[in-house]
Amino acid sequence: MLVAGIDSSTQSCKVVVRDAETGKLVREGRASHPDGTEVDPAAWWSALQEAVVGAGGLADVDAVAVGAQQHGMVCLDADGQVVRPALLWNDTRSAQAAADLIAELGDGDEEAGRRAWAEQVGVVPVASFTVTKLRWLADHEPENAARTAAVVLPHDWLTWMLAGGPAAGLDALTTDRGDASGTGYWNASTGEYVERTLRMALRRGEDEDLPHLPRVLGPAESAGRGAQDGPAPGALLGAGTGDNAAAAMGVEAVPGDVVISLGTSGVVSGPSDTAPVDPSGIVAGFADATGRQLPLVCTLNAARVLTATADMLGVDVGRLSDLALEAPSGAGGMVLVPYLEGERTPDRPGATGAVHGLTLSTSTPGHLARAAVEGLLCGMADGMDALADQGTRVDRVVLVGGGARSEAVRRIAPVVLGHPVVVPPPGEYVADGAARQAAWALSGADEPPTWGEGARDGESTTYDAPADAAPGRAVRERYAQVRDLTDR
Ligand SMILES: Nc1ncnc2c1ncn2[C@@H]1O[C@H](COP(=O)(O)OP(=O)(O)O)[C@@H](O)[C@H]1O
Ligand SMILES: O=C(CO)[C@@H](O)[C@H](O)COP(=O)(O)O
Repeated sequence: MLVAGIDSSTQSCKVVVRDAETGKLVREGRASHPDGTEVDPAAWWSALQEAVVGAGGLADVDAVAVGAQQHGMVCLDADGQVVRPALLWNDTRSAQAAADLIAELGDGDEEAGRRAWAEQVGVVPVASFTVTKLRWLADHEPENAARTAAVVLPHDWLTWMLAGGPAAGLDALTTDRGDASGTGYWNASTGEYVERTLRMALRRGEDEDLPHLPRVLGPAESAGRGAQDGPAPGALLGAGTGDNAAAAMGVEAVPGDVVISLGTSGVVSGPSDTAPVDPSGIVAGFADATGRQLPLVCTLNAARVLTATADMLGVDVGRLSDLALEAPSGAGGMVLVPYLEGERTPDRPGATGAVHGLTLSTSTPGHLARAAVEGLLCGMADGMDALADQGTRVDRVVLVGGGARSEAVRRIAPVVLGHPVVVPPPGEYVADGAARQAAWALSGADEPPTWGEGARDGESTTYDAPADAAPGRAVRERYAQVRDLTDR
């Protein structure tokens, strides 16, 4: 039997078809997404269909699941039509809405508000979360807010489109624990929607209607069958999930593994049996796709820090990597603070990037390349510390995402992170995780299938932490000296 996994991520859509039992890759396809932080979901749907064609179609596939970028606000009207383009996780226009929602839940006391959000929904609002985008909609586009009959996330919408979309009706909309936990109106500890925060976001009184929310499926539950005239005719639809929960599923992470994903976003997450409550908002209390918790730290700036630096230097990312590895550890005191798109962790939506420590001797392409890689990794190391402070065990780091293809990132990561780093062979781990989830739904078993290293095209490489931790500590200390000198 065959299963397919789909990763509808920020920059592209990837499809893998795998053997349900062994996990062996059979075929794959991909297509690009448009740039921008506001995207018409129709573009995801057409990219999905193009990627499916590239993967040789899904007519012979028994089950499919979709992993996708988290938090994006997809509003549907009563007929199931999209009300306006989706606001993505990296759209910062709702930063003020986030601050307002914190103050309102705390009755004007910011600290009390932060604690209340962390306790009630596991996250403290930042512009990324769906709840803040809904507040922005209510304030800036009240007609669109009034027309919104259902609110869903990218993976929910794509799963529903596979099931027939508007023809299936709004009641057929589903989501899963992983993605629901990133909305700001669902609690990963209780497994329940929190009407109060949704009502607050939309400024609706107790007697006013709220939009329909998708049914939250359990990890191995099915969302139905693919529509006969759609790209996955008759296939069992797995619950699907957010891309980070899917990545954890794809690398078969267990407690003790911390997954660092360097895609458009930089993410540090680790499966755990306890849900964090972090009023600072640094660690988000998300759920995973297996029934556990997935405490997570996410930045807005990751792989694009490398591509932007390569562009500045007029080289490709391969040459950037060589340059970084030729330069000295610590880049002679040069630090690149990577807040190129504003930042979410720390919460500085208006920040810009900065280069500190520019001297005659550091004014070389190599120093800048090294500073870019180290700055990116220092942000991840800060995230890992925050995760550990919230009780997540860190035995080893598993590095995935497009940025993990950089040799410089792979070799410098254990120095800065102070832990051994396992890099699985290059692959599409979000799509793989979705495929594994589809195989689980198909099997009806209590646990997901174990595919293991044998299913991968190549072996993992372990990059050991250096015996001498001092150089890594020095890089982080220097970064900490200048990290807060940026605008906000
Ligand atoms: N060898 C490489 N070195 C550095 N960055 C890379 C490399 N290969 C791909 N990337 C970058 O990785 C990003 C895509 O990674 P991916 O994990 O697919 O992102 P997303 O899931 O956000 O769409 C792109 O910004 C791309 O430029
Ligand atoms: O907002 C988050 C997680 O909270 C991001 O991780 C998005 O889920 C987008 O992921 P990528 O496209 O960068 O993989």
